[in-house]
Amino acid sequence: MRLVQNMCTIAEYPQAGSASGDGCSGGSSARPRLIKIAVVGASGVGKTALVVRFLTKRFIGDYERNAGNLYSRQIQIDGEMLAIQVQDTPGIQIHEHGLDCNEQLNRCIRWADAVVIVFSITDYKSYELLSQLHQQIRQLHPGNRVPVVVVANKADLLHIKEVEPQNGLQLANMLGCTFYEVSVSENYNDVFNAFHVLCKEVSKQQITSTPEKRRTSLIPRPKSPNMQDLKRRFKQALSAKVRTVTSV
Ligand SMILES: Nc1nc2c(ncn2[C@@H]2O[C@H](COP(=O)(O)OP(=O)(O)OP(=O)(O)O)[C@@H](O)[C@H]2O)c(=O)[nH]1
Repeated sequence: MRLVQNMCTIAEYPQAGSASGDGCSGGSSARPRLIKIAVVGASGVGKTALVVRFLTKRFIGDYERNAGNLYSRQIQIDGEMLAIQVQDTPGIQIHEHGLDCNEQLNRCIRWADAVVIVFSITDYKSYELLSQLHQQIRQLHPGNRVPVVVVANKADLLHIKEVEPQNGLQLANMLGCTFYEVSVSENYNDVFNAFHVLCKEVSKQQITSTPEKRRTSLIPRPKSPNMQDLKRRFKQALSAKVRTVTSV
């Protein structure tokens, strides 16, 4: 794991393909493709724990309230090394009038290629935020279906659950999102799978929308010249010239 920058400097982080190095390109001269993921959700649902678990495999119980850190890691997916950036975002405050999405959060969502929405099964209010957050993501990415994964965290705390995992699954399905129920504290594999699936989806989207692919799909291939037609036109041109010469 490497802490890259805090949120206000996202734009300064070198993009894949840029000349300057970030020191984590795994020894290969070609820069790996970059995938940017934002992790959003209510306060205390385990966003930081989730991100740190994914990046380090470790569960660390206590964090300061998060101001929004950007982390990076490289992972191999289908044989290709990818540079993953994960933006941990400050917990969303829930107000009576609804969602309070500040500009910082909106900037993170706009920046991202994919989003993880986290809620806790021990906190009904965090579950209620799901639809609003999903709507916000769609609004900030008009015309572009950024992949979204819904993560129901704290599955180890079933005795104090306020949300049935089944409800989370149903809602995620309705919104067209992949759903994972995880316990960040107890299970690394589920956490890894959630990020892995998301990275795969983004990767697929990026590959199918590379400039080369777009160009080849937009510009029709030139037809090979029709030799018969060329000969005919050449003959026509010649005979016209002969006619002109003989008439002089
Ligand atoms: N039992 C249990 N506790 C968890 C789990 N994941 C996180 N926690 C705890 O939940 C608390 C909040 O975790 P954070 O990762 O700080 O939550 P956050 O969403 O980043 O919170 P904000 O920074 O306020 O937005 C911490 O005490 C974690 O130890 C889990 O899977 N099970």
